[in-house]
Amino acid sequence: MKTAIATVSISGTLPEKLEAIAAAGFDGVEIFEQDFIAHDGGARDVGRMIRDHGLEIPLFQPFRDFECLPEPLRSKAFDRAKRKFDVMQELGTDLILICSSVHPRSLGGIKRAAGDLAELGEIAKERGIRLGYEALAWGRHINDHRDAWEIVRQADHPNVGIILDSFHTLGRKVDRESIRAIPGEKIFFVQLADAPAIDMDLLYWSRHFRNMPGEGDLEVQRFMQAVMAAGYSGPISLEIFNDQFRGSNARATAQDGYRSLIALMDDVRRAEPETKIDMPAIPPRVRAEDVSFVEFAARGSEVETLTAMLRTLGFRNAAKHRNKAITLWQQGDVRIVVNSETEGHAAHVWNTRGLSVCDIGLQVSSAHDTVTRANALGSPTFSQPTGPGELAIPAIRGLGGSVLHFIDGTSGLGEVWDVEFEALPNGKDEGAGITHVDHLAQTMSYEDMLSWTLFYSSLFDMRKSPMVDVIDPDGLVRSQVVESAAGRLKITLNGAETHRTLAGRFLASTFGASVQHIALSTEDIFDTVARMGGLGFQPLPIPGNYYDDLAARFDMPDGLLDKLRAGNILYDREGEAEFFQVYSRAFAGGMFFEIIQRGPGYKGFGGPNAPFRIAAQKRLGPPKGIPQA
Ligand SMILES: O=C(O)c1ccc(O)c(O)c1
Ligand SMILES: [Mg+2]
Repeated sequence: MKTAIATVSISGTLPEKLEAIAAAGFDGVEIFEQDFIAHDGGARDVGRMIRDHGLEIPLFQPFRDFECLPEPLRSKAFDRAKRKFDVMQELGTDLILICSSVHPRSLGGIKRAAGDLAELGEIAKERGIRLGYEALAWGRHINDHRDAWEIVRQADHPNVGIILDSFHTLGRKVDRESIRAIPGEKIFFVQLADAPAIDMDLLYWSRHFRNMPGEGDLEVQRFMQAVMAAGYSGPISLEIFNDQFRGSNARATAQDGYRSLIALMDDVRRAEPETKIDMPAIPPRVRAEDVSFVEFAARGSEVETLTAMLRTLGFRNAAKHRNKAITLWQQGDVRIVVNSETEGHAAHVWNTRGLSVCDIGLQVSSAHDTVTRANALGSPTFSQPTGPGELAIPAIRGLGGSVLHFIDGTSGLGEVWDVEFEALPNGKDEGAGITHVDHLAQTMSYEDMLSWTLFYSSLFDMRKSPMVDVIDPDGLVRSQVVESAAGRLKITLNGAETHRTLAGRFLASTFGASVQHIALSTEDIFDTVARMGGLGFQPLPIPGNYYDDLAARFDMPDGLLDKLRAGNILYDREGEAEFFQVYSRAFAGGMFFEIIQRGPGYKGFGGPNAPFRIAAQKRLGPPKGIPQA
């Protein structure tokens, strides 16, 4: 299977685009004509530059407004095509995309279009060039791949075929199953794009909002199943017009594209096993079961700040590393690792971000399969030297330099706490009743949200929730949940658009740290809050107005409101399912903890409370005790 991506999908100059596309692992690149024209260098040089990157050019595009013109426009269109054939020959590519005409003078008619394509096909044939005809969803006469196929069928020329583009078919809700009836060898090329479900003008939607397969809401997988079932064996290419991608990091966009394409084709192969897809076998999406540990990088007085906070939450210092400056803090199934090493990954993170989460350990069904799948999707293995008696725990580089470790129940990796750590006598005290990690909240720049969602949902068996808006007094934060289908791993992704929001301030003061808060579960929040109070825990103060409003919104049992108010506990309800949450005050660059009690059946995250929580956090001002960046 050959993979490709259109130059239009990536930001930068042509050389920058090619660099990023080659580095991400693609086999080829569709040359979008504008990118070629804007480049200062001839077609021969561009062709050479592309091949020097190890890339092929499976397609040159687009050629517009060709078919069904009256004379003298018709002859002019043929002349224009011949000039483009010259360029293609110098570039070293044999396939041109002709998109259906939007020309106001185009006469239309299947027969006329077929005649024009057959005639141009004959000219192209002499020069070893092939024509691929694509129905634009907004074409003047042709806007449906079934009509485009009828034209190609009637043109009946070996050098004329159809080009399918998932956006035009799915965006217009054309029956994708009709693709199965097209002979595979007449499909000359396939372009893929997803898009979020937004009701808007097709052209505007296509030119600004396309995204990578799996990032949007179109049924790209079903489309591709039909294409493969038709017997298609050519390149699979991404053609993503997206305003955000045009302005973001070229390498990151190309990597997302590659990840989405491999994950998609793996899904297609599983869903349609009788189709032939020539790509190496990879393990299926891995079951992510739980958070195994969260590791902080901390030094000097920060260690005291962090561990003092952990103590007030009921954690005990359960163990220390046998060879390294690393301690383990535990309560229930929650493990917090505090790493003060001056070398290695934690030290590197501390140098750039200060006190922050440097590593997440996930409990998965198979650590080996997770790394294998991640590698196939373009995430490299992470390793650092292990000392005597230390286990090499499988790990990968996530996004933005992050590191994820994987622990499973079968490979002996779960023993790491006994093997590498020495238990400390100080502790089997009772703690505060915290049982496990409910969720991790990652903060990121809004433009990185699609990348992170794709990262989790392509590697793990996780589903994404719709994106919701969270109101900060100084701006909007977008929030989306990725959640394991089986198991209890939940991650909330929060995208900040301005540095004035609480999330944005955290990003700025930590130079892009990721985990901003850790939500911990208890089965009895009132008991937990009482016990934490005894340990010196200071909750985030919630104003009286909030509780007055609760009384108006919900029918509350006697006495509950007073207990909530006394504990600074926030409340929510979905149907009959109740939800309670209490927040710590912020520490370091704006990190905090949250304690949650989920009543049976409550699926949310206390979203309605978020604006009041954020306002309360901002009222307290920046955290004390840690120097601010
Ligand atoms: O938006 C366009 O004009 C355009 C051009 C070429 C394509 O392949 C396409 O899908 C859209
Ligand atoms: Mg297209």
